[in-house]
Amino acid sequence: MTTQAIATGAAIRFDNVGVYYGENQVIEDVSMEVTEKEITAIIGPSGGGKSTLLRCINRMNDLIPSFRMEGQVWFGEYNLYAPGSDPTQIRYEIGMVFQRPNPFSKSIYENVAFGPRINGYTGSLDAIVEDSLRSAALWDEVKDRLKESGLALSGGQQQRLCIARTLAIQPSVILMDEPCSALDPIATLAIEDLMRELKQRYTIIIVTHNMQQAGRVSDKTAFLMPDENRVAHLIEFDQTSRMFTNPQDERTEAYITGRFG
Ligand SMILES: Nc1ncnc2c1ncn2[C@@H]1O[C@H](COP(=O)(O)OP(=O)(O)OP(=O)(O)O)[C@@H](O)[C@H]1O
Repeated sequence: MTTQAIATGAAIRFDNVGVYYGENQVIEDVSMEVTEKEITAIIGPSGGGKSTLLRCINRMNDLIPSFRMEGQVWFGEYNLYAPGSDPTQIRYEIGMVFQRPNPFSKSIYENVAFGPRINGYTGSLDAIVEDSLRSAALWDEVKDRLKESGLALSGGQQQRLCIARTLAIQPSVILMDEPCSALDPIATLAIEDLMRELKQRYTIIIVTHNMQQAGRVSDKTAFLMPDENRVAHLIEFDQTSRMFTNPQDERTEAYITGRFG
């Protein structure tokens, strides 16, 4: 796979995706299309397959031996599961931010420079570090302390550092798995502001337990729900404004009005 081949379109498309862990099917027949430069939220009850679906996109589930996927996931014109496609390369194109901020035990500068450095980036590291920190709305807070440990920052700052680290590898898609669940409300709002800013340049897919958050930041929402056999289905996928005001499925309505989950 060449970067060029996959750079032709950043939108993600799921075609009839099913997921198994060993004998257990956990997701059945998900088809949906994520639009470029929008924020797409994945919501649903606990155990409903949200993280699993997200991790299908950057092939993180491949690290789990019992994982098996049927169907296809497309990144633009590129089939992410085509024989010979390289998960490492995919993760440069499709970055990920995790639930708990997880900076390396290195300086703020080195946290951001790490990815470009190991990726053989030939431009100016200083410039990409500054640019990534600015894009993550952290530069002004850390520009005078770049040599300090990333672990010395507050939780919200650490999460923005992790976002800067992701931006430094120059992805076009950013996956966020509950990025605010370890943060206080003010740090959460700062990340949400940042997401709105970033969507001008990146396609963002966020898993969130927090429906208010999905309502505040996302353009479209996917609602996943497990059936009585604990197999998750895509119940509804729509513009967030429409889903939250006029859901088409009664299970969506029950969930967003807090009647279960
Ligand atoms: N590594 C794994 N091995 C086996 N089963 C797994 C594994 N990871 C997740 N599962 C199962 O897959 C199903 C979906 O889990 P997943 O974590 O994707 O749901 P989720 O909606 O993200 O949940 P939560 O909101 O609680 O984080 C669950 O039944 C879970 O037990």
